[in-house]
Amino acid sequence: MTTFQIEQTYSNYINGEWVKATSGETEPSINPANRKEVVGYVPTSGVEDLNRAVAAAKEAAKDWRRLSGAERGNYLFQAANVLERRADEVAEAMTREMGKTLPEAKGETLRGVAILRYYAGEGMRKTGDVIPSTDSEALMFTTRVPLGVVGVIAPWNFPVAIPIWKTAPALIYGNTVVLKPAQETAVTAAKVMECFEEAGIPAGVLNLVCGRGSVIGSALAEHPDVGGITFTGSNEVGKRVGGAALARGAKYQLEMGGKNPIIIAADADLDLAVEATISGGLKSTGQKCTATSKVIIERKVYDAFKEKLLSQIQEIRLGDGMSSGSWMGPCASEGQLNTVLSYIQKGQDEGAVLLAGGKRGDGPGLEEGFYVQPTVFEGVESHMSIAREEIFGPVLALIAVDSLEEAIEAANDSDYGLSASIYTQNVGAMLSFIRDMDAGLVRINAETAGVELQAPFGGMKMSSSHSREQGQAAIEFFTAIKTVFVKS
Ligand SMILES: NC(=O)c1ccc[n+]([C@@H]2O[C@H](COP(=O)([O-])OP(=O)(O)OC[C@H]3O[C@@H](n4cnc5c(N)ncnc54)[C@H](O)[C@@H]3O)[C@@H](O)[C@H]2O)c1
Ligand SMILES: O=CCCC(=O)C(=O)O
Repeated sequence: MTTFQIEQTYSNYINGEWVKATSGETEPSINPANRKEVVGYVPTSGVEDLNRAVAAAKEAAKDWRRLSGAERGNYLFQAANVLERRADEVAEAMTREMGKTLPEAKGETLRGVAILRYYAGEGMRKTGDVIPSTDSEALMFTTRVPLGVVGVIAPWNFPVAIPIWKTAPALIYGNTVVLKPAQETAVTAAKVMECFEEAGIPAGVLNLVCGRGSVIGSALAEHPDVGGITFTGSNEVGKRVGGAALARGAKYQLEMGGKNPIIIAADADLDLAVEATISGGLKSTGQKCTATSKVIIERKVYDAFKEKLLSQIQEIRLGDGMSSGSWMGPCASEGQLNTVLSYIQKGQDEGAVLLAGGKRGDGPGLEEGFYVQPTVFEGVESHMSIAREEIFGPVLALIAVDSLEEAIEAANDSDYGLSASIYTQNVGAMLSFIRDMDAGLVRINAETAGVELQAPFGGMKMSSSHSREQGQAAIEFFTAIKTVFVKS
């Protein structure tokens, strides 16, 4: 039985205390499945609130960095235990705030628990190497030092996993953190912060400031006392964040958009390929950076694949993510719904052929939500907007090709390079795909979505600033290497 209460008012978490925005202003976080429901009221903070959080983090950094990795890790283990205990409540907040189904939200929350435990363990692992000096009487080794205060700017689509996969490594490697969540999922962020508070994280080590990205996010990116900025979000915003950090010589990490292809080879298991296309492209209402959007099919199996795909898509049930009968929830906001509908219109205007969906979701129980039908186009040309631009919604573009070489060429015909899949039984085709596909995550006989916390994750081309998150790759961003030479 969940204890989640709607319409509560939430605060910022600064220096170990829950405090309202200086202005006292709040704004409602709306349930995308029912626009009449206010999930909670969240602070609309100002720069003065952000500055207070950075000052608290800077002060706390002095002692936090002096703890051992194991000591810092104990706080993360505790936070994981609290989050696990409160997983149902946090998952419900997520579903109500951004619409993904409750099972997906619960899975993501438990993924956050696993990430916390992974990085808690990192506190006991080596962080440097002994390197032989040419001076036989000297000792030379490397060590790593934290960046100081790290700014975390997170999107709304994975409101638990992404803030945690940034915050946990930042903390374990000795940094303190100011988290700026997406305003659309600020209630969920506050619930996660409550778990850290209950775990006893020292005051100032981890801070939460809620507000508009153009105010709080930009101030965080520009703040002279913030040593590193880790951003996940759109390319438009990422460029601004990276530019602001670069201008003041701060370290920055940007993970951004995707336009992810799946290739269906002539020898693919079509039932599995259809399942992966639907799951990868439409789960979370297509609102994953790794979501499938281009479906590239060898012509020999095009008609058979298309028939299976359309038949399965007809079975998809739209509905409130809190309802066990719903397979696909609403778009996360009215703005997101309008963006998706505008791309669907653009696809038709540019000559693509609409095979399924294409309209706002309607019917009993959908009236007050931001629903869109799962949508499939065919006859999609590489110059079309729906083939080139990130839609971030449940829209699939079918493209027919005559060979594997043509398929990989079509898959690479993109400014993005985040995730890509191929369905084939042919080892040679697999190896060619692994070698020639320009994407940070390439998956064989698996959907394009599905990031594992222990492996490096990040994009190529315009999808990333080319560092990697997660796994042991995270240490490269959240620390600086010092080479030490010692002579008696
Ligand atoms: N590559 C990845 O790992 C990954 C993961 C999830 C989402 N994404 C991308 O994120 C996008 C969807 O998320 P979104 O709509 O929250 O993105 P967004 O860029 O609109 O917002 C991301 C974050 O930036 C903040 N922000 C907004 N304007 C800002 C500014 N001027 N300065 C600083 N911060 C600002 C927002 O408040 C939010 O917290 C999609 O493009 C998706 O592909 C990428
Ligand atoms: O939205 C980007 C993150 C994708 C992800 O975590 C997944 O595919 O599992």
